[in-house]
Amino acid sequence: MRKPIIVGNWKMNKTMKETKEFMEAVDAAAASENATYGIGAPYTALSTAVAGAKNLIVAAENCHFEDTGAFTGEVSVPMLQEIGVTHCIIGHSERRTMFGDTDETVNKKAKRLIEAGITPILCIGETEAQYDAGDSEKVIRDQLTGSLADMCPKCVGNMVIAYEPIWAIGTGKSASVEIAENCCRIVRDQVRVMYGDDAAENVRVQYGGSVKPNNIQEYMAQPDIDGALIGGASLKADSFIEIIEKTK
Ligand SMILES: O=C(CO)COP(=O)(O)O
Repeated sequence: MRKPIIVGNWKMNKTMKETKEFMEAVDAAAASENATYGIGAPYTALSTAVAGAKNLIVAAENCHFEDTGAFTGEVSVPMLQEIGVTHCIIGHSERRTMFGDTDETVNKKAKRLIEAGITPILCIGETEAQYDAGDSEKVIRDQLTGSLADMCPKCVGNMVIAYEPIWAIGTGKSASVEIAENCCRIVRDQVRVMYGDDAAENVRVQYGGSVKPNNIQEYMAQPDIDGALIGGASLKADSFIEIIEKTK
């Protein structure tokens, strides 16, 4: 049985002060045997988030795959390990489109994180043009083929994969439950094709894109959706608490 995992992705939001306030308001509500709740925070807020998290898990939003070196502005996996984060979002579409992340670099990041015992939350998803052209399935399978190349089946089974159609991110235009379920099922099937039944049954697949308190339950009721990656609705304590209470 896969344990659901619901994670807020704060993106470039929240100072340390705001992070402390959020943790004080939300962490107690996240105590649950049945599901895992967490937040992805900017690098500067991670220590504060970890300090305030008794129940929430804390994710970084990116990492570099090299441990040290001349990579101005980057943060390595050992640096994240030292802070105590347990998860790290990689390959978010905003990083792929604005900061040059590719399936190849995302694959290197995933491998380095797993080696360090940090769970990758790998994001994939098609653009609106690809969706309109009927290419969603091909894009999903191709991104996974590259991003999950040459890994061990057990490692992939322990990962989280977030299917986030780009046309649904921050638009308020969430994917229908049918589309979200179908694409998350394709994600699981591609894991099966690449790494077999155990990996496919264990990997947790999230849907992301305009998830809100009023639609979270219908997504979570789908057999292949094991969680959500939530942007806007994770920023306010009361809306994130509402999401937690509706999925406990
Ligand atoms: O990008 C997202 C999560 O990673 C989704 O963002 P929204 O929930 O704001 O659409």
